[in-house]
Amino acid sequence: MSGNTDILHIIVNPVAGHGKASEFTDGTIVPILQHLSIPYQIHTTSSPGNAGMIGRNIISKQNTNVYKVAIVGGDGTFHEFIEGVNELQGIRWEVILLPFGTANALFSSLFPPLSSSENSSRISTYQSIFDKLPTKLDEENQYQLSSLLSYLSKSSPICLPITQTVLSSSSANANNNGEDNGENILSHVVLSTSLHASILNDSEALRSTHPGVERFKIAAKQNSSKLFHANVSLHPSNNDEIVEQWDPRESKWVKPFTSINNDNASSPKEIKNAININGPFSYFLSTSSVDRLEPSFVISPLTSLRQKQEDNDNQHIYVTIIRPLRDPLITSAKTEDRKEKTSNRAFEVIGNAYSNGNHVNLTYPAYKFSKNEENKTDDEAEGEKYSLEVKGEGEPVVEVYRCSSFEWIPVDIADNDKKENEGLDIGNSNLVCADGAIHSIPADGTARVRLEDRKEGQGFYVYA
Ligand SMILES: Nc1ncnc2c1ncn2[C@@H]1O[C@H](COP(=O)(O)OP(=O)(O)OP(=O)(O)O)[C@@H](O)[C@H]1O
Repeated sequence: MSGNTDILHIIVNPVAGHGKASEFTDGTIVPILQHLSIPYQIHTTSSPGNAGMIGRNIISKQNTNVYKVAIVGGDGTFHEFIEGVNELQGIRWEVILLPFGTANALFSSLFPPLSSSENSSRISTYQSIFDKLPTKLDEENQYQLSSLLSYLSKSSPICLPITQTVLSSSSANANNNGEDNGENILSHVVLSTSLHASILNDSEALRSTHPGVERFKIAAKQNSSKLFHANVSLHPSNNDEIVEQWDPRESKWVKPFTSINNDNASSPKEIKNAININGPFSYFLSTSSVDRLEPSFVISPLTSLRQKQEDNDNQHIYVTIIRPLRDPLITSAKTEDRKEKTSNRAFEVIGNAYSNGNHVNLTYPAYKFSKNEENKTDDEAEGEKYSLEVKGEGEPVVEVYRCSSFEWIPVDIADNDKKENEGLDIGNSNLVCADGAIHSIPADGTARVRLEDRKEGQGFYVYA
């Protein structure tokens, strides 16, 4: 093997996002690198999955353990790159992100959009680099270059946790070495089930009839009143730790308080300090890297890779859950009204993610409702009675946990209390979304999700 170990490999996905990655690479990135005499090589992806192949080829041509790679594309391009090279041991990938996909969840989490004045003050850090460039960059270009600028200014890149998910049938739980058999999935952005996974699944089916973004709205409407039946167990990293829950009223991580269920029946292996959470769920999403899935949709506001770096914090999986049958508005609704109320509530709560992640601050009214309350008043009075508060005295609507691994076990509806489900449809709780791709848990199977173990200094690091 030979080659310049300092070479920057630029992986360009020409079809990601609005198809502008090649133009930006040639017109902006290349002149900067040439001006600063940084050696580079451009690799353009030719088909789905090709980014991983490019990664493997890079290794075969260079004699080093540290590789510098720029991804000009979206989360999907980086995901495919990770899938392609993740099994290769002993390598450190230092990655520059150039946000040329559609959602750019990881980039926008590392570089949340700022106001114009905030942006100017942040960019001023890099003024000396801009001064050296052949052409003047506009504000948007400067923002898109944030990760490259971090690299050029010799910052230390941040470790990116990778999540491993095994989808196994009950008969294939573990092989002789105690390892999971089954489909093995990697993700670096999101691992979800329930509403989020169903929206992605159904929107794909709608692509031919509704090519624009409206297909996501249609798919959301189709799934927002569904119940997803599963049992979940969340696990801490070791016996000395506990799973924690975010309490918005105290603004701190505390012992779990909305899921008091110590019967270990739903957890196949009895794990010390595991927390069991029984469904049904409407929303279930986990991430260990992003606070947002697109620039303004801050669905997991407590997740921060930058914070972890500063606090020397252990890596966690952050889990965001909505269980509609905890909601007095829904449990007290007449059967014929439940669908509409459940759907409206889901949009109301999840919609608050667009207000800088305010959904995690919503609380139920503190008044204790009885499930079969008969003295219904008119709609207006009822609306007021059940209206949500922000950091009020009641329990949080959205349950946010942090753990080290978890299991999602779909449950047959026949095993559940049918009365509670009355008026609501049953969703497909076997669907799993990993970084946007949909997978299915085999019948009677389980999804086991955990953070990948990594030797210090190896794996994926991103410039932030
Ligand atoms: N030359 C190519 N032709 C067709 N598809 C390609 C090619 N190169 C890569 N792809 C596919 O393009 C897909 C989309 O890329 P990517 O996910 O980066 O962009 P996006 O979906 O627009 O953004 P995001 O994931 O941030 O929402 C990738 O999943 C990959 O499979």
